[in-house]
Amino acid sequence: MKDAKKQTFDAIIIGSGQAGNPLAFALAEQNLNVALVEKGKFGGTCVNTGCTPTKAYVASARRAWEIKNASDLGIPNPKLDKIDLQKVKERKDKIVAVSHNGLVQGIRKEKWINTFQAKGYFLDPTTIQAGSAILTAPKIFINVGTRPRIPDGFEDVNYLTNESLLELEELPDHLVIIGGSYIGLEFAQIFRRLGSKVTIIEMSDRLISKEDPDISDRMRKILESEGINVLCNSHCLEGKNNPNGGLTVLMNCGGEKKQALGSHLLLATGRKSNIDLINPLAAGLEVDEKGFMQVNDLLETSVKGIYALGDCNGKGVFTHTSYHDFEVLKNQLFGNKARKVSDRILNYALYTDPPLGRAGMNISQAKKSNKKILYAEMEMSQINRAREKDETKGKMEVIVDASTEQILGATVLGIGGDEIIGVFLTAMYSKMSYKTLMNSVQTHPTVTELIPTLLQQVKPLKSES
Ligand SMILES: Cc1cc2nc3c(=O)[nH]c(=O)nc-3n(C[C@H](O)[C@H](O)[C@H](O)COP(=O)(O)OP(=O)(O)OC[C@H]3O[C@@H](n4cnc5c(N)ncnc54)[C@H](O)[C@@H]3O)c2cc1C
Ligand SMILES: NC(=O)c1ccc[n+]([C@@H]2O[C@H](COP(=O)([O-])OP(=O)(O)OC[C@H]3O[C@@H](n4cnc5c(N)ncnc54)[C@H](O)[C@@H]3O)[C@@H](O)[C@H]2O)c1
Repeated sequence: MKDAKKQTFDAIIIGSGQAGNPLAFALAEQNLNVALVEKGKFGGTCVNTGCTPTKAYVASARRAWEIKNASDLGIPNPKLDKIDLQKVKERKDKIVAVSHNGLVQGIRKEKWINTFQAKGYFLDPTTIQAGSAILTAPKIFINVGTRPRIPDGFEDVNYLTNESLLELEELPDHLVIIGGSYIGLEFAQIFRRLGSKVTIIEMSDRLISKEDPDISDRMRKILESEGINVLCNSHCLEGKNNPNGGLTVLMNCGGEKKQALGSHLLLATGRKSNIDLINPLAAGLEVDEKGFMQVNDLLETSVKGIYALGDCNGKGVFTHTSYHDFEVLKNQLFGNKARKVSDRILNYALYTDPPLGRAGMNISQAKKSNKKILYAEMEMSQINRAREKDETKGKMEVIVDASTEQILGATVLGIGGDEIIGVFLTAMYSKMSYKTLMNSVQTHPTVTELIPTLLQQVKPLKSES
């Protein structure tokens, strides 16, 4: 490439993800000339193929479920026609378009942001090739995210990922999902509620194996109660396209060879970092053994002037963690430099119905810690508001440090769990004594009003020997 094409900027951002976009605007606000390089759709995974479209589908699936189960609340069942996935998709596409188009318009209006629709990769520590353009800047920010991980043995099968599944216009007759974790479970319940037969295949001995075993068991029962077929201890080895349509998945189930048949196959087998796409070696960047960019608490890579934000740095796997990376960096670049990645407390929700809200430690982690732990749990079936809504599955639990009286973790698997977890999270961020929350008066009738009662019941938790 000739040097004549080299364009100089104050900063280059590779990837229009959940950190890269707000960072582009923050840099532009300082009158810094920014190159924003995106190979796919502006807005990244969350907006186009992740949080936004899946939560739109969760809402449609929930509405179908409410109609089907209306008689439980004394309402005669209205007729529910076979669901037209095309209509559900159209609604989802409109919601995604609002966010995507809003972002694109915002970027277009900003004179300091220059977009390059191309794959960006390093030529050297200050130079990026983006299509035919060569860009150079003293500061480069990497926000390239992740992509679906395709296990060996499935490369030549007609598989779906989170991206292609969201483009289907007809409901699968039988959706087989490999991977019983966050992506797998959300899609399993969505498609079951919309009318597909669904089978989840998971190689661990339980679903969502990062959670406590009790939460995994409860989640399995919730999904099975809706007619989802769950196979654990089943390592999927290979897939085959069937000559007459559909697919066969070959599994090793504890030494025994088994197979599962389906009309469609979703691979929800984890995510792979996109760092390999940016030619990190040309910049001398250090990548860890899983392919994630190594950064310190301030998001600096091993090369001065190059930073990595969001999922690709291996420090977070959520939209809110990616956005927090942006906030840390903004504070480091233009603020009082007080913020760092390790400030954040782990929190997330799994948007099954009922949802799972999580903050901080779970019981397994608390048992392994050297802390003196207080613990309490409460069944959702004991909570009036849950009974009134006839949605009593799940439980609430809290973990407290007996010495500092601070809340170390909480789990709310149950109605409203994705929102209620925020009460615990706020208490954790404010480092308040759990007794302050215990003595608070919450609104009746809510699930939240039982948090003080839950906290009154904390008792010492026996740690594992
Ligand atoms: C199905 C699904 C559901 C999810 N649901 C939730 C949820 O409910 N809540 C939640 O918090 N998180 C959820 N997530 C995770 C969330 O989407 C990500 O954590 C979030 O998008 C943060 O990603 P990011 O900022 O690191 O980059 P991303 O949003 O992944 O964006 C990275 C961008 O970089 C671009 N890119 C990659 N390589 C290059 C290159 N070489 N050159 C130019 N551009 C490049 C990509 O095209 C992409 O647009 C979900 C994920 C999936 C897959
Ligand atoms: N609500 C949310 O916040 C949300 C929702 C969806 C996804 N996400 C994000 O996306 C990320 C990826 O989610 P995910 O569920 O794809 O990945 P994951 O890594 O959490 O789970 C992948 C699962 O697939 C299983 N698996 C892998 N290979 C297998 C095989 N050959 N046979 C059988 N099972 C196999 C693994 O045991 C594991 O349980 C999450 O870490 C999360 O951050 C978040």
